Amino acid sequence: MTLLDGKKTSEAIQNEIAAEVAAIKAKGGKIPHLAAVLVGNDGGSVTYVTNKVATCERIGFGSSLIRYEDTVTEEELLNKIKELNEDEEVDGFIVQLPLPKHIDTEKVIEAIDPKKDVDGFHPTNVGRMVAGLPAYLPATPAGILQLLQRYEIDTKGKHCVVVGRSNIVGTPMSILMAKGGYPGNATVTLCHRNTVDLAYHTRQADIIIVAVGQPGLITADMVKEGAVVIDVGTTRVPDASRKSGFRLRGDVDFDNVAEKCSYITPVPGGVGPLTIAMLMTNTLRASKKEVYG
Ligand SMILES: NC(=O)C1=CN([C@@H]2O[C@H](COP(=O)(O)OP(=O)(O)OC[C@H]3O[C@@H](n4cnc5c(N)ncnc54)[C@H](OP(=O)(O)O)[C@@H]3O)[C@@H](O)[C@H]2O)C=CC1
Ligand SMILES: Nc1nc(=O)c2c([nH]1)NC[C@@H]1CN(c3ccc(C(=O)N[C@@H](CCC(=O)O)C(=O)O)cc3)C=[N+]21
Repeated sequence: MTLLDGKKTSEAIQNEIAAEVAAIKAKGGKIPHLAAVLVGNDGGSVTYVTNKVATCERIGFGSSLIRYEDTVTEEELLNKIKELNEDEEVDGFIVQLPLPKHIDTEKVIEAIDPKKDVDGFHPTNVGRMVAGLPAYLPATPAGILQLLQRYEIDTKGKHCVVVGRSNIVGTPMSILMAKGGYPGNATVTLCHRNTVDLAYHTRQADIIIVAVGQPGLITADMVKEGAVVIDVGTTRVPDASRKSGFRLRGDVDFDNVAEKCSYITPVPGGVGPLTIAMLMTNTLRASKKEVYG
């Protein structure tokens, strides 16, 4: 079994970007700038956004963090988005999800200028991705493609079972794996809550990608010998032995599944760091106007 080291792969990508930023700086060009909007104080969201901003600093990007209490109105948020759309200093921005219930998430996403939508969540970017046009790819699926590519994992003709169909991970992942080219050209099955006999499907899989948020959902008996297992799940579970009071758990019963498979991502240190790296890649592409000219 080979561990897919997300931390190392993410660092390699960040180093490549940092070198490009240094070259841009040397030529007196504009430094890429990412803005992040964070609503509320949820521990996970705060950690992820803080990681994103810290990564910007490390690789030489400009960054700004805009924080709101979870009592912020939809109108205030939409006004901020309009401002960020028009701010020439900002190349790309994200609105961290989930948002409080009184805010219409779809409306917020649609308010983002697709040119600055470095999360790749706007319907314009989703549509362009599906159509095979240049687009910002959502960071988590794009990061998984990077992992497969950098570890030279064969995907052509393989059966890929994606578990979970969210707009930000499962659905785009299934589309990208079914596309032509590499990594891609897989035969894809997309499973969700209504799937009858999940284990039947996962047992047929050469590649399993799980994004559900249920610790330990995928057990060893559900995995074929030699399969590639990608675990997107990051759930905080209570752990009194840690200073933080919790630890992160994936959707895969790691210890038992690891013995059976050919490749596996750990949690933490697997897909998560790649998500950050690909957000930086998208921001660099935005500053170079690669997608929309
Ligand atoms: N590492 C990273 O970079 C990232 C990690 N995550 C993590 O990934 C996990 C999933 O998040 P996200 O993609 O936003 O998904 P959501 O929480 O939005 O949705 C979960 C999906 O899982 C499906 N599901 C729930 N229970 C089952 C089950 N028993 N069997 C099969 N399918 C099931 C749901 O089906 P249905 O549609 O039928 O309700 C839904 O499609 C979370 O732990 C999240 O923290 C998310 C994004 C990035
Ligand atoms: N607009 C928006 N864009 C997102 O990309 C987005 C989002 N909203 N909402 C929530 C999910 C989740 N997500 C993660 C990012 C990094 C890690 C990550 O770096 N994880 C580390 C551990 C971090 C820790 O210590 O908690 C790891 O797995 O090694 C995890 C999860 C992005 N998401």
